[in-house]
Amino acid sequence: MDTATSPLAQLQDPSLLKTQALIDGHWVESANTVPIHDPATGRLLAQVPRLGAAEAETAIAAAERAWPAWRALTAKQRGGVMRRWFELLMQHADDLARIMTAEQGKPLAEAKGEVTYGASFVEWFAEEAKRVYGETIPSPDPTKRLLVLRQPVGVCAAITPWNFPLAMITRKVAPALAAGCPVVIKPAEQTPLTALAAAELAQRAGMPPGVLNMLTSDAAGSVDIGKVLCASPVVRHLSFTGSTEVGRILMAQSAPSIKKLGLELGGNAPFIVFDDADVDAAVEGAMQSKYRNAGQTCVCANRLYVQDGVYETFVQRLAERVAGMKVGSGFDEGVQVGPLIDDQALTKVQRHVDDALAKGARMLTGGKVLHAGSGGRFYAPTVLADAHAGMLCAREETFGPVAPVFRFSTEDEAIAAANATEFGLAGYFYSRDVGRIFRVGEALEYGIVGVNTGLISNEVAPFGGVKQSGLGREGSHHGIDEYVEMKYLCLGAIDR
Ligand SMILES: NC(=O)c1ccc[n+]([C@@H]2O[C@H](COP(=O)([O-])OP(=O)(O)OC[C@H]3O[C@@H](n4cnc5c(N)ncnc54)[C@H](O)[C@@H]3O)[C@@H](O)[C@H]2O)c1
Ligand SMILES: O=C[C@H](O)CS(=O)(=O)O
Repeated sequence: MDTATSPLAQLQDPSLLKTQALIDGHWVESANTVPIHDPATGRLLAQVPRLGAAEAETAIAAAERAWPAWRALTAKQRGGVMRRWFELLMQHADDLARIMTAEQGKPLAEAKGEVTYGASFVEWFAEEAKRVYGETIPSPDPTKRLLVLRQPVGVCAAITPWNFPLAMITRKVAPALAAGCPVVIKPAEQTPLTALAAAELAQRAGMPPGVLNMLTSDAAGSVDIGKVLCASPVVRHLSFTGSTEVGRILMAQSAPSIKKLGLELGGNAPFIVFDDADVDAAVEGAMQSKYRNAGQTCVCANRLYVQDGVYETFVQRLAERVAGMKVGSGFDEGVQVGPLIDDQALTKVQRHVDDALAKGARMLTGGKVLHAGSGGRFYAPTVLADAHAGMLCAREETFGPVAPVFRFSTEDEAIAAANATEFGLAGYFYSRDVGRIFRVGEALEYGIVGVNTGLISNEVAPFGGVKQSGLGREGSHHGIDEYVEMKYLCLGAIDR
């Protein structure tokens, strides 16, 4: 690594650049390592341990040993450790954002926003820890008293994606810790540095050894680690965020051990603009939803449906705004769209654009690789008009800065098109007709629906999908339910 020019050479606290894994409170090296590259330049940033099945077993055993003491703490005591972790995440937000932009590529301002978003789950569940209430139930038998206890489920595992290197971890780990569960985390092979820095801050906050474990590896090692996490009867809950394809694999691997699952999977979000919409607001919302993180979010608008009466106005205004977006390194002033994560992502985006054009789409702006030779994977923000259902971009999650715009005539046609997918994570629509807002909001088959907004994510609302976009909800007061078990206590012989 060329330390002089590395973006990580400017950390305020260089000790946050951790290049070891964390098991049982110890930082762990390994003979084999995984190179971490900057997607904007292709340059090597750091190396992290390539761990596998053996280390996964060690981490599970450490978590199991740590569980009794962690669950024995009061909710307030656990919440206190989490509150200190939240405060340290916010105190070191600039360094965490710099590490995130270096390894994931998103613009620094977006990375800073993700740190705040990710830390908000720690803050939220530090408080929710104190609200895991039980129940007393009026007994039909006067000699009995009926109670319901809610207790921590046990050792939890988390496997997370590269596109939100901090928030996808804290959205799982915070409720687990709050409920009294120790965790074993396997971050994405592309973006472990942000995760390891967060783990270091958890250590500084007083997280006891074995309560939070972080395993790093490459793609093949992740498969081996996943098999151990899925198969272990000690792991009572597995939470995964990533592609639906991998979600299916983990679900099948977990079946023999009958463990609770949290799955936050792929999406294919429709973004519908009706004739009665505020078109400028809809353009702004499309910009926010489509091009955030260079289009690499699970809730990005993937298919834009615009009603006949405003179609040309919308596509022209959107294309004009998109053409003015600045593309480049996330560290460069004013950059709005950073690099895609890897060459495979770039190839998929170009394939979707080429397929759409070959099938009759009209290119309004973009549609090409930028800064070729820079070592980065930059793609021009793109708007395609005249898209139709026969195109790949209608069926697959593009996961890049490409907006295909479909035309529709009636409300029923828009709803049918929007729901014609196996996915059901997020959907959006713009209308100022209150009756339509209720009709369409209720008819869309998605876990999350944004109405007159393109930004829907926060720590207080339940986040999750239906159909093949996943199982369960993260965030909100529902988020902790995943990590507790209900126990029915039947007390007899009260009359003796
Ligand atoms: N629903 C959500 O909240 C959400 C959030 C972010 C990303 N995603 C989805 O994730 C996808 C992009 O992220 P990605 O490319 O990192 O997804 P991915 O599924 O390829 O990888 C996600 C994680 O799973 C691990 N993994 C991959 N194969 C595995 C296996 N066989 N066993 C164990 N672990 C395995 C990876 O190492 C990584 O840590 C998109 O489909 C996106 O929609 C969904
Ligand atoms: O990519 C998936 C994330 O969940 C997106 S968000 O930041 O939560 O909106």
